[in-house]
Amino acid sequence: MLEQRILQHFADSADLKYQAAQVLARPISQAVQAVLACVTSGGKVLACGNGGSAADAQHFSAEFVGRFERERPELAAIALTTDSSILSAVANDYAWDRVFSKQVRALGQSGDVLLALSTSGNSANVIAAIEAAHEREMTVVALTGRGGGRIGSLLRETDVHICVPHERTARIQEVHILAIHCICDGVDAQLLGEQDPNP
Ligand SMILES: O=C(CO)[C@@H](O)[C@H](O)[C@H](O)[C@H](O)COP(=O)(O)O
Ligand SMILES: [Zn+2]
Repeated sequence: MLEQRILQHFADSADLKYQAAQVLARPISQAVQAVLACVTSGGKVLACGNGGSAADAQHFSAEFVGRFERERPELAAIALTTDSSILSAVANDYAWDRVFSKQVRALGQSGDVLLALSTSGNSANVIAAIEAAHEREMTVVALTGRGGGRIGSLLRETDVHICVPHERTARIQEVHILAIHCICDGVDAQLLGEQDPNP
């Protein structure tokens, strides 16, 4: 019974990944170009999301600042989910909705990228961060699901939308982390050449 449930999770996740590859290859490659143009011209990536997506934002930043699979120069990325003093002060003094947008206004500059993660596309603090990024003339790379929610209708033509075609949060998150690894690999391939790190 329990093993059957586990088998079903693996099967559903694998099916979605096969299906989503067709839809997402283009926006993921657009995300690679956007992020590469940003970091090679002195810009930085700010990343945000809630819960599992906060972990994804940090996972992405760790691979940019540290490394993904190959040695390369450090790339500028900051997760906006980690400074508990900023998060608690802004949530306490203003509202939880503003914990990311105030950091985007403080740190964001024209040419930077906001990596915005929300499986529903409806988290108010991520929406406010996107609005702040637009004010700062940043490009937004949004990772969403469930049709994109409110974030889908907020994005501009110059932004990138990686919208996982699924309704379930866990499945969407599993594709988000795959997309993040594809972005890291794509940036490395553009910077270092296409050699396979694990031949
Ligand atoms: O990881 C999970 C569920 O798999 C949760 O922590 C989940 O991320 C949280 O409920 C988030 O608050 C959901 O926000 P969002 O993806 O809709 O923006
Ligand atoms: Zn989760």
